[in-house]
Order: sequence, then structure tokens, then C-alpha cells
Amino acid sequence: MSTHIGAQPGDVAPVVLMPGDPLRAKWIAETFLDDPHCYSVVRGMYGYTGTWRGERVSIQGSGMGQPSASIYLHELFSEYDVDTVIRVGSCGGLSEKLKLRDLVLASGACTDSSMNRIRFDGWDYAPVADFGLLSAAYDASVRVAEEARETGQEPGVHVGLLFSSDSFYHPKPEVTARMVEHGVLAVEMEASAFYTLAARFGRRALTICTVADHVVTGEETTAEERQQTFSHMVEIALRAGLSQP
Ligand SMILES: O=P(O)(O)O[C@H]1O[C@H](CO)[C@@H](O)[C@H]1O
Ligand SMILES: O=c1cc[nH]c(=O)[nH]1
Repeated sequence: MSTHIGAQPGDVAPVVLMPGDPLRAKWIAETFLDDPHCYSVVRGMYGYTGTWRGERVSIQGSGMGQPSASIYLHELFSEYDVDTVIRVGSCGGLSEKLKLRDLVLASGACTDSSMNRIRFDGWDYAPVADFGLLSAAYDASVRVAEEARETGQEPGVHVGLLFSSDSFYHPKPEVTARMVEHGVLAVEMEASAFYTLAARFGRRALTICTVADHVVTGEETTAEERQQTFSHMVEIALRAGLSQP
């Protein structure tokens, strides 16, 4: 096992979906996977491996914020030879283009975190998604949205920038406002670390988020609505990560 993941080498599949919330990892594994096996309960940050449409896939909680996510990403890449990570998260809508329950496929991530400023000695770095994964997720989102149209639950899909903030309760709302003026769609807390560390290890990463609340309008989804739309996000992530139509 690694320092924070209680798995043996080989227990973790090459493709890993990563929600921040460990209970969402459990829900995804138990809802979507065949024969899910829990390989780690260290710190309650559950990790599962099972199969989806016959292919092995893992689900690993990442915790909240870039320091926590970076620990799990580092160990998955360096000790379990993971090739592909897809964050399946919640985000707060910032742009007026976004409605509750819409999906954001993050082409890139801005951040107020000091982690990359330390890594790059104060210089700027542009954390971006793996283009193949982004493109596959976009194609999958078109199909998932079409299927959802029949039930009247079709999510809007947006491709663009996230703001990966270190602060859920931001002490300077004007920073978030300036991000919006520069085209940022939504705020969450991890995507920048996913893209930076995947690049550093030569692996593939994508972040998909569901709009769980709207920071500007104050609207919030109910728990039931979140579950329904998280299903769309998970379906898209599985299809894109496993290259299935
Ligand atoms: O729903 P998850 O994936 O945890 O993502 C969002 O929710 C948490 C804050 O409530 C942060 O981790 C943020 O990025
Ligand atoms: O980081 C996050 C996640 C969801 N909603 C927010 O407002 N912020």
C-alpha cells in the first residue's frame, strides 16, 4: 500500500474516476459498477475497483482542495501506474450562461492556489485537459443529453474554464468576479491540480463538474436533483475514460 491508499499494486485500474466526496465514490461504485471491490478505506477516503461494460475501472475519493487531491493523484500515478484520471465533481456556477444541473467539461483551470506558484517559482502555468479525453467526453455528453431528453432531464453542456479556488468561502469575492469577467464559467477546488500533476507524470486528466449551486443567483439543487445529474456526469466520464460510445 502507499501512504494514503490501502491497495496492493494491481488493485487499482488504469482508469480512475475521482469525486471529491468519498461517499460519492461509494455511490458511483455501487450504482454503476459490476462486482465492485473496496480496496481502500484509509482515512475514510474510499477506493473501489469493478467493471463497467466489461472493462476494469476504479473510483477513488480525492477529498476537498488541491493539497488533498494532489496526495491521491501523486500516489495513483507514482505507485499504481494509473494512466487516466477523470474528476467527477460539483461546482458553483459563476457565468449567467450556466443553469443548475448543467455540466462543465473543463478545458482548463485558473487558480488562486499557491501550489503552482511554488512549483513554478512564481511564473504562470496553464493547466489544461487532455484533448483526447475532452473530445471523447464532449461526444459522450451529446449522446447522454439526447438520451436524457426523453425524460425531460437533458443537461446543458459547456466547455470552458473553471476557477480552482483554495477557498470555498472566498475572502475576496472581487477575485471571483474578475475571473468571470475573463470568461471563467464556474468555481470548484481541484481541477488545476489534476491537470498540473497529470502533465508532470505524462498521464491523462479531465475534470467534469455538475453545477450544484449558482454563486451569483444563490440557487441550489436538492439532494435528489444532484443525484440525477451526477448520473449524467458519471456516464459521460465512464464512456470517455473507457473509450466506449
Ligand atoms: O463535490 P466535490 O467533488 O467535492 O467538489 C466540490 O465540492 C467541494 C466543496 O464543497 C470541493 O471539493 C469542490 O471542488
Ligand atoms: O467549490 C465549490 C463547489 C460547489 N459550489 C461552490 O460554490 N464551490
